[in-house]
Amino acid sequence: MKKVLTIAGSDCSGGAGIQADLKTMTAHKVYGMSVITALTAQNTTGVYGILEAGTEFVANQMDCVFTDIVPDAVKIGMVSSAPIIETIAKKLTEYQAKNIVLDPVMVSTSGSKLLSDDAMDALITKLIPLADIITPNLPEAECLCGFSIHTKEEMVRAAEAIAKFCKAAILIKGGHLSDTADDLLYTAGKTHWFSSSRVDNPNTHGTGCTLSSAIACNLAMGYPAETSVEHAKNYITGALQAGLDLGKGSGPLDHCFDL
Ligand SMILES: Nc1ncnc2c1ncn2[C@@H]1O[C@H](COP(=O)(O)OP(=O)(O)O)[C@@H](O)[C@H]1O
Ligand SMILES: Cc1ncc(COP(=O)(O)OP(=O)(O)O)c(N)n1
Repeated sequence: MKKVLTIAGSDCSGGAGIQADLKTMTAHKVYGMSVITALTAQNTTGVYGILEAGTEFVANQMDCVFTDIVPDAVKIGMVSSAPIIETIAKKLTEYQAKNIVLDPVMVSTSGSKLLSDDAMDALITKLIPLADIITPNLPEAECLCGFSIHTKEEMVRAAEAIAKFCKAAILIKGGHLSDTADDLLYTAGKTHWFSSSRVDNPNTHGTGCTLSSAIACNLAMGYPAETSVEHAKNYITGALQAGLDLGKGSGPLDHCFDL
């Protein structure tokens, strides 16, 4: 069985973060493991509290995983602060982790900050260089490239700008576009679109977490980056189309729609 590790924050309501990642891994029939960077108190209506893990405890969790059940791929989500980022980067380098998918989580869709202001520099200089694929949504891509993005042409320009300091493949997610849900994969100067019409479902809590985990699962199974993104896009579309409707706000996906 392939093994996949998520390094991310916990979402007690089960729709995003560690919980979404582990459900996605189970749905892909891989063995899921977790290193928790922070506990969040959140639900479908918003984020109401964040309790960061200490850096020593993050390092302790990483040692426990990598010295025992070595992951075939790693997904990184909410990393919270510069010291946690530095700890994760040090351990990933020490253990020569492979197939790293970095979802540069900055702000939840409900508007809460999940990355401290002073952590952006550490994210760019310490974590991005270790990643094989990064998966920013439109607001995150805007932070990385420094200009606003409204169209598919601007998504391409943003990928070109980010590629100047990022060697990894860049997947700019189009979930925040108004009429389509087209994602752009930019690798070594080549563009590849993964297009779908928008699923008419307001319950999109955790779509980014789920997509990046699904990509990590596919990389662990040995698929190349482009095929991994294609499979993950099909999975997220299916999980949205299943039409689960839970909670009072933007609810979670049906991660196990295909089981
Ligand atoms: N309404 C929708 N219909 C179809 N696909 C969607 C929809 N909303 C998001 N997606 C897809 O979900 C994935 C996550 O995208 P996005 O929502 O932009 O990320 P994030 O959760 O990080 O903001 C992308 O593949 C995107 O195209
Ligand atoms: C613990 C935790 N991590 C990440 C997120 C953000 O999830 P994401 O899938 O990027 O998008 P939204 O759920 O905010 O639409 C989170 N909320 N919590």
